Amino acid sequence: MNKNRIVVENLNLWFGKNYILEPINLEVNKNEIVAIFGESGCGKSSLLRSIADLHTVKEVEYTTGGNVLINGLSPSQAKKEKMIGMAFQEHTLKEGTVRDNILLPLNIGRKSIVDTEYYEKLLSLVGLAEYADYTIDTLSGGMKQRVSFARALITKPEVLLLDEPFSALDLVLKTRLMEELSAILNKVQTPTIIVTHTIEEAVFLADRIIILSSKPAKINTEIKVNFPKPRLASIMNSLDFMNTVNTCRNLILNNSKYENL
Ligand SMILES: Nc1ncnc2c1ncn2[C@@H]1O[C@H](COP(=O)(O)OP(=O)(O)OP(=O)(O)O)[C@@H](O)[C@H]1O
Repeated sequence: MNKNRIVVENLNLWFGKNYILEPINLEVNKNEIVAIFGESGCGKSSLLRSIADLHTVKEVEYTTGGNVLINGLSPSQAKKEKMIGMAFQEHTLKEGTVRDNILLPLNIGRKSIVDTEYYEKLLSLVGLAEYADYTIDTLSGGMKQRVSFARALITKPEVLLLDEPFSALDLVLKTRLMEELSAILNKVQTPTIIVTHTIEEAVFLADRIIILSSKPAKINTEIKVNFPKPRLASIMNSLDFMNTVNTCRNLILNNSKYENL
């Protein structure tokens, strides 16, 4: 019953006395892509990190309440089972080659058989077919981001969490990857949460766009996006697409804590 589903129930979070997340309730089902929008510092990455069980004891003492279930499992169990694919903005790549980094999630645990064909497909999808043997320190920021992206998909995860996955990419590559991501996700039907600051990215990829309030974050508004999937870049020229982008922009600005926008 809980297969391919992210369930967030009354999740709240403090870092010390800093109240970050008001109780958040969210469900992302099979084949659903949810984009999260909100002002800088409102708590988007913290929400994603809570879902991915990425808060560590090294951080300021944190307190969390509520519940997160990934296919019916707690985030730490789901992480152990390699159910979660993640690409976060800070890359967190290790020393070594592009290949080492992409294959890293496969090195331990049950999903240890490398599907060479899938690996090579991913590598060329992210435009790094020629760079498998390059070491990470020789790559540009955008190339590192693409390595993170391929690494997130290598385990064929059951849920996908992406934190600004396209922010360092040029327009052509970003458009190509967005189209490819839309096609891949439509095929594998992995429930996905994407944090982004770019409205066009959210409207292009998402079935629902959630706008968070400023900190402490709570869900302010939700917008449904009904374009058929998989989506092609040409939809960005349509009047419907532009109208949806404008609706989102106005909602975001109206929800902003800043005056005179
Ligand atoms: N490890 C941490 N320890 C203490 N406070 C933290 C930690 N991580 C984030 N915070 C605080 O939590 C709040 C939310 O940060 P978060 O990174 O989740 O925001 P965000 O919405 O993702 O921002 P941006 O859009 O700028 O990336 C900020 O006030 C930040 O200072």
